This record gives sequence, C-alpha cells and structure tokens, in this order.
Amino acid sequence: MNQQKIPATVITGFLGAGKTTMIRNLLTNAGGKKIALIINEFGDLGVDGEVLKGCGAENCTEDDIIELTNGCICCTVADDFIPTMTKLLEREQRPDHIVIETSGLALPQPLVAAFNWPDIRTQVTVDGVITVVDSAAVAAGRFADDHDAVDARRAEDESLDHESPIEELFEDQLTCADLIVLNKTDLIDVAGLGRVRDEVASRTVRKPVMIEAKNGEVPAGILLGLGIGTEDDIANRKSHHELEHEDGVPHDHDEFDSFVVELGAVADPAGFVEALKTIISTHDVLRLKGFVDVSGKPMRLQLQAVGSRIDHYFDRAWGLGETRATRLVVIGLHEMDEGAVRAAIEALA
Ligand SMILES: Nc1nc2c(ncn2[C@@H]2O[C@H](COP(=O)(O)OP(=O)(O)OP(=O)(O)O)[C@@H](O)[C@H]2O)c(=O)[nH]1
Repeated sequence: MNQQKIPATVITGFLGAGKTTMIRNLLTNAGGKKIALIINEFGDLGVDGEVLKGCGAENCTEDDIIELTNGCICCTVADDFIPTMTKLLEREQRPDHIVIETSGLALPQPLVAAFNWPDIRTQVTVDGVITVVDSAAVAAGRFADDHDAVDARRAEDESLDHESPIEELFEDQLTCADLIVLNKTDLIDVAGLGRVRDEVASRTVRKPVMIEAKNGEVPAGILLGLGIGTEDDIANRKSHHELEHEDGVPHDHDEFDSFVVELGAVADPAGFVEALKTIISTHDVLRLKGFVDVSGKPMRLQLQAVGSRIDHYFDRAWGLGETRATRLVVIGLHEMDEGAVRAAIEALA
C-alpha cells in the first residue's frame, strides 16, 4: 500500500479556552477538505459533540464526528484512541485530514506519542499540535499559582514538589504546542494582551509561534497544513508528569472531578443564570456547560460557563419525541463540594 500519510491536527487547551468554537469555525472554512473529527470531553455529557454535529458542515458530516467519552484521551490511548483510529483508517472513503479535540484536562503528550504506534505511524502523521489559550483567564491570573503560598507549603512539607494541577496542565499543553492561539482577545485590552503573550512565552521553553484570535476565527490555511510531524519530536516536549516519573507511574486526573446535574424545566432563565454565577464563584467551579429546558419555549437553551462568565443562547428546537430536560455538567477541582453544588443547582428549578 503506497498511500500518503493522512495529516492529523491535535487541538488542545484548558477547559473553556475555545477549542470547540475554533473547530466549528474551521469546519465552515476548510474548503473542499473532507475532515474527520475525534472529540474527547471530560464529564459524562457530550456537549461539544452536540455543538459540532449541529453545525451541519458538508465536509464533516455526523458520521465523521467520533466522540471518545471514556475519560481523558491521554489515559485511554490504547483502549479508545488506537481502535478508533484503526477503524477510521479502514473506511472506504478516508478523510483528507483528521482533527482531534482533546478534553480541556488532557495532556497532549501521550496522544502524540500514540502516533508512533506501528499501525498508526505508517498511515498518519501529526500535522501539528495547536494549543488554544483563554487570554482573559490568563490575564486574570487563573493559571498563575500563588508562588509565595506554594513556597510556604513546601517549606513545611518537602515532599510537595508540585505546582497547582491547573498551572502544571496549562504548561504541559503549551509545552506540546506547535502553534499557540491566544483566543478571546475581545475580552482584554492591548496592554493586557501584551502581558498575556509574555506570561505564555515564559511558560514554554520551545517558543512556538503565537497568533491572536477572537471566537477562534483563524483561517483554515493557518491551522491545517503545518506539516510538522510532531510525533518525531515528542522527546523534546515532556510533561511535568513524564519529567517527574520517568519510571512510568501512570498519570491520572485525580485532582479534577465532574458530575452531571439533571433538573426540570426552568421558568426564569435570566434569574437561573444569575444564580448559577453565584454558585460558580462560591464553589470555585472551573467549567459548567449543558442544555436548559425553559418552560414554554420550543427552543433548547445552551449554557456555557467558563469560571463565572456565562454565555447562553437558544441553539435549536427540541426534537419531536426528544425528552426535554435540563442537564448540566459541572467540572472543578477534587476539593469542590459536589453535594453542596448539586443541591444549590437543583434548588433553582
Ligand atoms: N468572548 C469570547 N468568548 C469566547 C471566545 N471563544 C470562545 N468563547 C466562548 O467560551 C465558551 C467556551 O468555548 P468552547 O469553544 O466551548 O471551549 P472549549 O475549549 O471547547 O471547552 P471544553 O471543551 O469544555 O474544554 C463558549 O461560551 C464560547 O462561546 C472568544 O474569543 N471570545
């Protein structure tokens, strides 16, 4: 078989950075390229898949969108990712390009390393790793730990050598990047953006190209066709975990938790959103997203919260025979009080 390798673009970035928004935009301006999309999400509610299937792009139909839902892709490479790729490559009509959206909590390194597996390596190559950054969150210091506090904790307990899990993950995703998209530029001013650039640059030694974007609007010609072959350079992009556990201790996501809250119809969506903002900031919820059944409305309300910033809009009509319900996935650090968050949200319906 003498086929050209299919390029695969890995799109990573922390929870809510704008990966799905950027991919949605990409699908609508990818020209005639037939794209297969592999989507991985943290939490048991396929919101990203729903959003992307809903965009109706002809070059990427519902059949071409594959959801990997058994946990973060970096931990399920052998069981989930490799079999999915193998099946995709056996299709009669192979895609021109594969786009993979990792969960916001995934380390891209194990995924890129999987492209060196014998069955995959001969058929696919990593075109490039693109890391999407929420510039507003960086400007607000969400990825900067309080270093004085960490130093104080370390002085008390020498075995503590970790930065915060969020900060580590942020750096690991930057370390693996071939291209960094500083997204959400509409939410900060020019001086703030300059500081974000400096902060991002200071957290990766490899210094990949950075571009700025609003709503993930980046031409397909920039995102696709980088031609890097990242799998050959994976040794230069080690994650904190790999550097600390060269002996192969498995990486996990114990620091983070997610759960789904299901409730009935909501009568006052504006009041619901305001109340959610309070719950999110009281309990340090990192990400909340899902769909809301608004009483008396034929349309479904999509709700997307990143920190306490909430976007919401009616995305489509409820289908005939579809069970109307409000379902929200909540993601936070392990310390988040699930019982209290659940009770507070359930009390709103
Ligand atoms: N103001 C603003 N909002 C944005 C921008 N890009 C994305 N968003 C919003 O940010 C929220 C999260 O965007 P997503 O594209 O779902 O982020 P994601 O990285 O796919 O999120 P996860 O998959 O949950 O990690 C949504 O409400 C988007 O509409 C931007 O450039 N500016």
